[in-house]
Amino acid sequence: MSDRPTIEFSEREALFFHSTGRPGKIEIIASKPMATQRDLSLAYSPGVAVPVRAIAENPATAYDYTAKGNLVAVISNGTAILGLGNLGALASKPVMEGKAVLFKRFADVDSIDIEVATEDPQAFIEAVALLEPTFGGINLEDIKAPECFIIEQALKERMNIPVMHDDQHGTAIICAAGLINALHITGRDIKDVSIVVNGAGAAAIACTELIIAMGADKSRIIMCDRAGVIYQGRAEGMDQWKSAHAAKTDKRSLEEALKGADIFIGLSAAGAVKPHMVQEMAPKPIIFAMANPDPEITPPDAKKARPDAIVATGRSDYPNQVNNVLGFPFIFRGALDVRATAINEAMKIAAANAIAALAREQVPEEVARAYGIQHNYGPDYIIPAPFDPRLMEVVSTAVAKAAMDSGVAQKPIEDMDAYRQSLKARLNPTTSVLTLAYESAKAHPKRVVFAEGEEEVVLRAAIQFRDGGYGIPVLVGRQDVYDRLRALGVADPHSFEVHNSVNSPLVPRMVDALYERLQRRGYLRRDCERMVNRDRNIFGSLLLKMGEADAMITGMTRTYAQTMREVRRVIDTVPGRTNFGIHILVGQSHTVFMADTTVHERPSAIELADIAEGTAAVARRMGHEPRVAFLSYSTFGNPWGNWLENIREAVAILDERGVDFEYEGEMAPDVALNPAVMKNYPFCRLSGSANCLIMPGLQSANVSAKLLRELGGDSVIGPMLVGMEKPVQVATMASNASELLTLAVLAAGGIAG
Ligand SMILES: NC(=O)C1=CN([C@@H]2O[C@H](COP(=O)(O)OP(=O)(O)OC[C@H]3O[C@@H](n4cnc5c(N)ncnc54)[C@H](OP(=O)(O)O)[C@@H]3O)[C@@H](O)[C@H]2O)C=CC1
Ligand SMILES: CC(=O)C(=O)O
Ligand SMILES: [Mg+2]
Repeated sequence: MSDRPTIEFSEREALFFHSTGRPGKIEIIASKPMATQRDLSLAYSPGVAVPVRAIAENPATAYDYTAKGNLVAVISNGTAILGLGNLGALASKPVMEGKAVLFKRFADVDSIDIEVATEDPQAFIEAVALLEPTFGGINLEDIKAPECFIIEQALKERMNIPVMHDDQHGTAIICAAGLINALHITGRDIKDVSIVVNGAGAAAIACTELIIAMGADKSRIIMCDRAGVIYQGRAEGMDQWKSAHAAKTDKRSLEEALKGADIFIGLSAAGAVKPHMVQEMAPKPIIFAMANPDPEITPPDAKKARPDAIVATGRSDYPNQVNNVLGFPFIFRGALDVRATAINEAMKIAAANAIAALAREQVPEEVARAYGIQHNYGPDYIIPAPFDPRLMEVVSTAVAKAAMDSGVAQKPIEDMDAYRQSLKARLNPTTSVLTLAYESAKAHPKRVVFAEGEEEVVLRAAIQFRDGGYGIPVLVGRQDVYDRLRALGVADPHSFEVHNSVNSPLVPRMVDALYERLQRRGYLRRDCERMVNRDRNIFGSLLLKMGEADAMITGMTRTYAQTMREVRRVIDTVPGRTNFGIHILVGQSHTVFMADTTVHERPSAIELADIAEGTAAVARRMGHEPRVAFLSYSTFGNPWGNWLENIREAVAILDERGVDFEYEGEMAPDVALNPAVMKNYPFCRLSGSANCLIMPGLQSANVSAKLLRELGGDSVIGPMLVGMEKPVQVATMASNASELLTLAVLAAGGIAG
């Protein structure tokens, strides 16, 4: 195991991430059109009066007419923010916003953070209880013990929607799932093991109780807090919840307690465990160091002291992430979908078993690729990764079923198979492919040329690329690149690889290579020397061509066409293929690939057919079954125009080629994208609305792509260049650092190209 976590970033980057663009991590968008006076009349007064009266008459219809049924509040008072302590309600907001976006990202649950500025449990209870009409569920978060126990209990009693304190039960569920598998791998029975729990707060007490409920021997569990072992008769710093777990033992410190222990469960604070302590544990110890953001002991330290240990932490950048993120999105998804009135023990145990069972299944190809193929069930994979696309289907189904079986489901699911399918459809494959592309880049880091290394936005992307562990940026620029890196907060700028044509030893070889290519295309040797010395795109492309790097990103300082001309002097299109640009519009439930948005002004029929094939291939690589529409102002000959012949010929070429995807044309965009309009053409060969749009020419394609970008903002990826013999990506001059980073990752991860 490497000594460094796989993701590193500076404090400056973390602040930059949170402050760029719209500050924070969430925004609210309307789910209904708000374009016309009529829309407004329906959405608000007078139309809104109709659902108001309906809900007043029958409160259950609030689930039909409002967002309540898919809306969860993440509520905190900031008294136990991660393992950082009591830093107050306001300071907890980034964490709560973070949980809200995880709800959305992983389980399509809409969620909003609420920070309540009081440490008085009663005031907190009153504030939250009054919110019941708004939400379908309440996720309590980062509230310290013992107040959290009082608060959760009271709210569960008073509210008729699911209330779960995630630090208690979410954590306990994941810890239980990890433990089931760690015990299985080390051949132990839960009844026989000795366990030391460090921490006696919300998470520790809930985990201990669930482990006991699973069969652990209470007399073999020792719990510790800041004052050491919680033993029977101890007076200092006790409360009724700690007393319930006071051990009959003469051990007094964590160090003594760990001697000979089989399992360590840490839910306390960073660095609470030292290597010499785990050295004294029993053979094949199980070490769950779950304090966040920094564990009680780091995996490298734990493994160094005990190579035979199974080690887990709460972090995503080490193997075995035992973190409640694996549970809460999917638990609430299942609970909301059956309109559960509570999240009960049966639902928690069902979730733990489902997660444990999933880890034992064969890891699917894409997850395996993302994590490196060695991660099948075993000591370094006792628990699935949070982005495992199977989690929502498996855990939410188990929770929904348990809610129904235990009688808390107000709206039982009639067809479980259909429910499973609907869960799959909630996850947009593009989002997971982008995640997987990022993870895949991390698993197989590549060298990527950032050809315009003097641009701030490029340097920001390069820093993120390196710090994220996605690969090695190879910067092209002059001497002052180091100063610019330092100005951006990089402490060791010389650790970056910078190529400067003024003093690069590669220049003579580059000139030879370029001259060899261009001598019969009208260029003299001195022209080639000048190009290598002066032109970053030529220099960067030659680095790529000569195998000094695996991919290249450029396009920020020159127009797209000019950049392409420079790149093409060095890098060819794949023989027999057409190169072109794709823009990808990512919606929550629908992704559209549009091409050629950058290269061919008036593509020929063969080029159109090639572009269709290339676009379908990219769509497949991103997890979509392609349905290609050749777009036009005309639909199946109406109105007739000269340009249509090209498109019709392209369709005929695909017929001849016998391609293995659906395609059809020519048609207008509304026919391609709107199934109701498509129904007017029953002979149309597409089985559903199109997801690959092949544009008739660059005018319409480029204008549409830029319009979408301006109107759709961050939901548009691209342009992505396809069909070059080496992975080169040409960004547009308006790109920001995060767009460049995505292009770099897609190029390095083999999705683009
Ligand atoms: N991986 C995961 O999914 C999760 C991890 N956690 C982590 O667990 C930790 C506790 O969170 P939570 O239960 O919500 O917080 P609480 O405030 O409710 O409890 C904190 C507990 O930790 C104890 N503690 C603090 N420092 C030490 C120490 N050096 N040695 C022994 N005990 C110590 C406190 O002892 P005392 O009672 O004496 O004050 C207290 O019992 C945090 O680090 C948090 O990030 C929490 C939830 C989920
Ligand atoms: C993960 C989490 O909820 C915590 O550390 O508090
Ligand atoms: Mg928490």
